[in-house]
Amino acid sequence: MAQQSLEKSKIKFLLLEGVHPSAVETLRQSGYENIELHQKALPTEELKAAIASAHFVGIRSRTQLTADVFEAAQKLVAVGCFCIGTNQVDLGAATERGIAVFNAPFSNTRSVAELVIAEAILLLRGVAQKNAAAHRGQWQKSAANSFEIRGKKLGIVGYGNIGMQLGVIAESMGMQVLFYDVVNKLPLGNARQVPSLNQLLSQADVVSLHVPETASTQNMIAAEQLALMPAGSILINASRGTVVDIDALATALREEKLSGAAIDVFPVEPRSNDEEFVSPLREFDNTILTPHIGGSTVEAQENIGMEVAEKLARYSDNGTTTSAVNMPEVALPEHAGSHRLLHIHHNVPGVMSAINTVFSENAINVSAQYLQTNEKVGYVVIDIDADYSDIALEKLAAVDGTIRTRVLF
Ligand SMILES: NC(=O)C1=CN([C@@H]2O[C@H](COP(=O)(O)OP(=O)(O)OC[C@H]3O[C@@H](n4cnc5c(N)ncnc54)[C@H](O)[C@@H]3O)[C@@H](O)[C@H]2O)C=CC1
Ligand SMILES: O=C(O)CCC(=O)C(=O)O
Repeated sequence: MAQQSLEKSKIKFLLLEGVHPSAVETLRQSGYENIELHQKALPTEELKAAIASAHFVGIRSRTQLTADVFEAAQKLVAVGCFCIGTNQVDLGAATERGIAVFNAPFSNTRSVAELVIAEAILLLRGVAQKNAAAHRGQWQKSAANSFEIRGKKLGIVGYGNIGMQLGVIAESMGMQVLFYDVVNKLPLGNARQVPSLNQLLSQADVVSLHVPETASTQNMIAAEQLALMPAGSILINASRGTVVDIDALATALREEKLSGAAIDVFPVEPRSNDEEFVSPLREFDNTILTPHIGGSTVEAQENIGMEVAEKLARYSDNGTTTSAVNMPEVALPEHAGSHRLLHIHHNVPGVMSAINTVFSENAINVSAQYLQTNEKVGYVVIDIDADYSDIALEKLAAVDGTIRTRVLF
């Protein structure tokens, strides 16, 4: 596909799921006014209709961007995930179409870590069930099964940005921190990496999950893993709903194997605040259930809005892909005075040679060229004289292995 440069007023941004107004403000400051805003995720057919004319789409965790949706999005250049997780996007399908996907890798990290600490304190004190009882008129003043977090063992599964931040806060409150990760990580403070998930589960008083949604994390906490946890321990999941087998967790709570749980993410989540939340966990007073709000603070949402909108605007303005999750990363200078060709291709032998032949055979002077590749895709950016950009765009689109070409001026 070859795309001509468009005036900013013709470039359409479709922003869904109530992304923070800071995103709109940032886009406007960059000169983009054609912004369609929706407060909710759209049902599939409405999404397809709205995305058909969009060049950029902004989503949070609810909108599923499948291959089928991308098929309806013929003008789409990039996706902005106004969150950390990108599992809601079919990244393979996006890459095959040369659609860049951006996210905000740490703007809500602190918000998640703070929520988890709060939940660990509340659950160790039995506040969830005492609160529920008080709402029913019952007075449960007792110190039985009510503990400080000081001195307790926190087991963190997934020691990435959130896991590490959580570990630091937990230690400052006197907890002992253990973590399990598939990658060897530098432990912060006195945290200690353990070699297996089973070892972590069998030692921790509180287990908190901070892994991404992948094939390897699917139901990573099921009946077998819950059985390893010490009697009276606590499970917290603010990662993704697919990581915990919810029925197995319900059984462990019913059998009083665990003394409580805090769950922010669910295998199936309501599409909007108008839909009923259905879960087998609703019956348990000792379980804190939150509507996927780990990253939902004013601070996080404002920062995410600015960060992701800025990435989309920069990609639109000059082709910079810094921190794209599915494209080679190229940080580009401005290109005043020249036209800029962007070429996304399959990373196979011969493509660069064919691209360079386009310029040598047509006697087109190249003023700058930038190239980055990953294992699947190559991204080459070429600045040339304005007079030649039409012919170069046409020839580049015909190079074998081309996924997409675009010209910016
Ligand atoms: N509840 C909410 O609102 C939010 C949820 N999240 C979720 O939290 C997840 C984690 O976020 P970050 O810490 O920023 O991600 P990150 O990418 O910095 O860290 C993830 C860690 O998990 C590890 N990991 C991956 N697969 C694993 C496995 N099978 N076993 C053990 N460790 C494994 C990785 O090596 C990495 O260290 C996100 O992917 C997202 O799904 C993020 C923000 C808000
Ligand atoms: O706030 C949201 O919409 C989603 C937060 C989240 O799960 C993430 O950042 O991965």
